[in-house]
Amino acid sequence: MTSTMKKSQHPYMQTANMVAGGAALVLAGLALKYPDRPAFTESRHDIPSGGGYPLIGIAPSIILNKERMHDYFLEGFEKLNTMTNTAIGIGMPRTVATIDPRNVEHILKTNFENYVKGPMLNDSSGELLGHGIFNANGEVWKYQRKTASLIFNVKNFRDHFTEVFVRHIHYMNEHMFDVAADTGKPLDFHDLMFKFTLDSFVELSFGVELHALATEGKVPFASSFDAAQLNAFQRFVNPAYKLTEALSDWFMPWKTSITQHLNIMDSFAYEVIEKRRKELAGGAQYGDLLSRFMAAKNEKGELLNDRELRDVVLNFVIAGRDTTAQALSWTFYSLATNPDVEEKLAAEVKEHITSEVENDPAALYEVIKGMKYANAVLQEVLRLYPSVPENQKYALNDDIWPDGTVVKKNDYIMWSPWAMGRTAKIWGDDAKQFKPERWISEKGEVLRETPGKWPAFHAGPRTCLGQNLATLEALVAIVTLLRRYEFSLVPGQNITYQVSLTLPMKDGMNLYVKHRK
Ligand code: HEM
Repeated sequence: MTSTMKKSQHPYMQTANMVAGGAALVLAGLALKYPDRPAFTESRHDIPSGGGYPLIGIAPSIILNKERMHDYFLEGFEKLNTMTNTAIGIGMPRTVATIDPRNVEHILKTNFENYVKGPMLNDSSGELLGHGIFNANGEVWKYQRKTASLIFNVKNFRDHFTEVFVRHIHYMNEHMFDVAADTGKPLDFHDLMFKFTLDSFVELSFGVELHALATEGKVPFASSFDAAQLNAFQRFVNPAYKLTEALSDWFMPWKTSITQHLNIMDSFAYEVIEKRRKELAGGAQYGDLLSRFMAAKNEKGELLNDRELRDVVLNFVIAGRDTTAQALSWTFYSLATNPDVEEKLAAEVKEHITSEVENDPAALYEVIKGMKYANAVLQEVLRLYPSVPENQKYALNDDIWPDGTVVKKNDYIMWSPWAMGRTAKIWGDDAKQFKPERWISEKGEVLRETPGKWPAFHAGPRTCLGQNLATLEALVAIVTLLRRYEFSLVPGQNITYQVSLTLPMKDGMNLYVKHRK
């Protein structure tokens, strides 16, 4: 070979170099044109933005902050000193986010028709939620809302639900709390609350005795449920989820795949439905949630098939189990870290809850409604620890929000109950402090806030159907447990949230229990 031949490149290499050079030039050009956002996306300089990287937008920040997402959103508003901002990342849609109560009320109530559950929710959680109420829009949503609302009446609350809650609490007292108090061994309160709300909810909604409280460790159905929900949230922040999930299945075949988790949950739901069909065929009569849906007609005027009933069962378990269990866990965390509040609440409990009241569900139901400090404590917990910490909808048409922000058709819009509860702009300089007193008026009445300012239970036509049920369940648990026990945190724990669709504690919460004197 001559030296000239050695130096000159193979023709293919020359072409490859030219292509690479051209691509680099195009990329550099695109990066100049799109310095803070993905290529070919619109600039929205009319709305404050924390910026982003050329061609990838905010994707890296989202990935870096995915374990502390709620605080990351709060910091975004605080850094920009604004209540509305916007961001976009590669593989993620344009999102306009707000914590302005006027905007939130506008989205959820005033212009409700314009904001729907969008394709992104369906993509990330369609397998889990199916066409259930959380995922549905229009007529599919309407018939489910109407059917479910039939069970939330005063008679059910007073005569049935309260009794179910008290019975399960008494079971926990006898088998868990008394044992922990007598032996001095700590217990995982968070795990216990999930079992309490699960057992109570499946009993009062589907007539099933699951015995989660009597089961050592986690019930398989519940583990799969947690995994599927976590996965659904992770899909929100991981545009490449199809690839990463496939790789995980491929390289870690020993790990339970999301399909396996879904199968476990489906089996649970189908068993519940089959059991009920058999009971009904044998002449049994029920007036609970499941029987209402079995007698209902869907949006096409037909009775629901098993797949639709499966969606009902799973959506309602999410609604009825997690949110309330989390609210209870954060309540006992807040009490353990604010002894003065606990003392005040315990005094109110002592004044109102006698053994006679506790053992008479109708009386307990009435007494709890009048316990002002207990109600204020729960509202304060949900201000700082909203069970649905972030929420999102999809704009069907252009709109202008009360603060002047222009929202465009196909934009995703987001509001953050977590950030709203912690911003001084809404709650004043002590926003981050736990102070139930802020909910008590000068006349000693419990203050109610507009749902735009305190959207813990959503607002407008899609307001939480279970608000009264959840409030009752949480207060029954709080007052009956505080009446008997004193709780304290096992030292050395880092109690924090796990980023998910709701607000679970990342590593649970171990508490010591003492009999209250
Ligand atoms: C502390 C406890 C609870 C909190 C903080 C809470 C909060 C919420 C929130 C924020 C939403 C709106 C979610 C969305 O964007 O779709 C919602 C919806 C809903 N909640 Fe609750 N919830 C709680 C407990 C319950 C319970 C115990 C039930 C029992 C049935 C329930 C039933 C529902 C239903 C059916 C919806 C969907 C309403 C609709 O889309 O029309 N929730 N809840």
